[in-house]
Amino acid sequence: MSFYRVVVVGVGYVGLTTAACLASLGHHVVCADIDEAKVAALREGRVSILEPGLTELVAKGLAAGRLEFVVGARAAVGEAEVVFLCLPTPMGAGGAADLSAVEAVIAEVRGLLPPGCVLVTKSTVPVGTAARVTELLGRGDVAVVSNPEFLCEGSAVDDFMHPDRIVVGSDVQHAAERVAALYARVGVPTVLIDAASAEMVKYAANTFLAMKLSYVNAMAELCERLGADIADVAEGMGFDHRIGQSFLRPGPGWGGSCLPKDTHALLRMSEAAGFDFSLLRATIETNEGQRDRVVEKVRAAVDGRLDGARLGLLGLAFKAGTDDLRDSPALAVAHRLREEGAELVAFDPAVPAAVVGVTDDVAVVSDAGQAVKGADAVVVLTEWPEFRKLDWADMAGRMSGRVVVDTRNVLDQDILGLANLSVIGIGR
Ligand SMILES: NC(=O)c1ccc[n+]([C@@H]2O[C@H](COP(=O)([O-])OP(=O)(O)OC[C@H]3O[C@@H](n4cnc5c(N)ncnc54)[C@H](O)[C@@H]3O)[C@@H](O)[C@H]2O)c1
Ligand SMILES: O=c1ccn([C@@H]2O[C@H](COP(=O)(O)OP(=O)(O)O[C@H]3O[C@H](CO)[C@@H](O)[C@H](O)[C@H]3O)[C@@H](O)[C@H]2O)c(=O)[nH]1
Repeated sequence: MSFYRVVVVGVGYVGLTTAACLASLGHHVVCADIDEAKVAALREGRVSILEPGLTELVAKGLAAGRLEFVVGARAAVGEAEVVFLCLPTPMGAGGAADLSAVEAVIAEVRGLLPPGCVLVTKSTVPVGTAARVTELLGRGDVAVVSNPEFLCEGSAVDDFMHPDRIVVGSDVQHAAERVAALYARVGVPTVLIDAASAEMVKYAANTFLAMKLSYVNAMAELCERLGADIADVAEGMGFDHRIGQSFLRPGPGWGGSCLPKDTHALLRMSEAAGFDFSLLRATIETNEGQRDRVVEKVRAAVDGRLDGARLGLLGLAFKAGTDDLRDSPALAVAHRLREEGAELVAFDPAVPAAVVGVTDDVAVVSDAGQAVKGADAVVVLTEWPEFRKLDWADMAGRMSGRVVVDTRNVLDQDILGLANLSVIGIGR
C-alpha cells in the first residue's frame, strides 16, 4: 500500500471531505483555502458545514498529524505528490462554468509544483479542461488528471468512502495509476479512461439525474390531471431494475449547488459544439415550470389571493440533510411568492434564525410553530422528516387558514385530516 503527500486546494464540501477521507485512508494531506477564517477554524477542528461524520474525521486527521490547513495554495504545494483542485466552478455568464478560481490557482502554483507531481481536477469542469490546464501549466513534468466527484451533500463522507465507482481520466498512464492508487483501500471499481471522457462522465451523470427528476415531475402533473397517484406510479416503475427506485420523488423542482449549474454548462457546451440538445433544454425548462406550478398550488390554497397572504414555509435547504441554500428550489419558490405580494415566514431545522438576509424574501424563525402562526396557508418545501412528526393539531390551532401545500409529499394526510387540515400534494 502506497501513501502519498497530497494537497487539496479549496476546502468546501468536496475539498474538506476529500482531504479528511484521504487522511483517514493513511495519506498525508495539506489543505489550502483562501478563506482565512475557515482555515483558522479548521485548524481547531471546527467544521462549519453540516456533513455527518466530517467533524470526527477532521479531528482524527488533526490528532494523527495527517491533516494540516494553510492559507493559500502557494504555501501548500512545495512537496506535493498529488494536488487536488476542489475549487468552485459556479454558473458564469450565459450559463457556462466559470473557471476563474481554477485558472487563478493554476497561475499561482504553476511555478511551484515539484517535478513529477500530478495535478488533479476534482471540481466539475467542462470537457476539454484537462487539456487546457495542461497548456496553462506549461510543465512537461507535471501530469494532469481528471477525477470527478460524485458525492451528495448530506452524505458526503459515506459517499466518498463507499462510492459506486471511481472515475480517473488522463492521457498519462502513470499519473492515472497514481491517482487510482490513492483510493486503493476504498476497494470499488475504478474506471480508467481518457481525461475528456472522465470530464463528460460527471456532466452525463448529473444531467441524467436532472432529466429523471424533470420526467417524474412532469409525470406527476399528468397523474394529477388523469387521476393517478405519482407515488404508486413511481414505485411501480422503480421495481424495474433498469429504472430503479431512486430519484423518482416529485418535488418543487430540483436544485442545489450542482444540478442547475451543470445542466446549464452542458447545454452551453452542446451549443458550442453545434449540437441542439433539445432533451436537455426541455429538462431545464420543465424544472422552471415545476416551480411555477408550485406557486399555482399555493395560489389555490389561498383562494387566488397571494397578494397580502401570510404564508408559513417549512424548509429552505435544497434538500433534507443539508444546510446548503445554494440554488434551493425553496428559495426560488419563495422568491416567486414574494413577487406576488405574499408575506413569508420560514423555518428550516438546519438554517438558524440568525441568517436573516440570506434572502430578503423571507423572515427566518427558529421553530415551526412561529412559522405557521397566523398563516393563511403552510407550504412544505424541503422533505425534512421532522415535519412529518410535528404536532399538526397544534399547528392547525396556530394557523388562520386550513390548507397545507406539501410539495414533497412527506406529510401523513390522515394525521392532517384529523387536525382538520387539507393537503395539496404533488402528483396525487
Ligand atoms: N457540493 C457538492 O456536492 C459537489 C459534489 C461533486 C462535485 N462538486 C464540484 O466540486 C467543486 C467544489 O464544490 P464545493 O461545493 O465543494 O464548493 P465550495 O464552495 O463548498 O468550496 C470551494 C472552496 O474553495 C475555496 N476557494 C475559492 N477560491 C480559492 C482559491 N483561489 N484558492 C484557494 N481556495 C479557494 C473557497 O473558499 C471554498 O472553501 C465544484 O466544481 C462542484 O461542482 C460539488
Ligand atoms: O427523488 C428525488 C431526488 C432528488 N430530488 C432533488 O434533486 C436535487 C438534487 O439532489 P441530490 O442529487 O441528492 O443533491 P446533490 O447533493 O446536489 O448531489 C448531486 O450533485 C452532486 C454535485 O455534482 C453530485 O456529486 C451528486 O452525485 C448529485 O446527486 C435536490 O433539490 C433534491 O431535493 C428530488 O426532487 N427528488
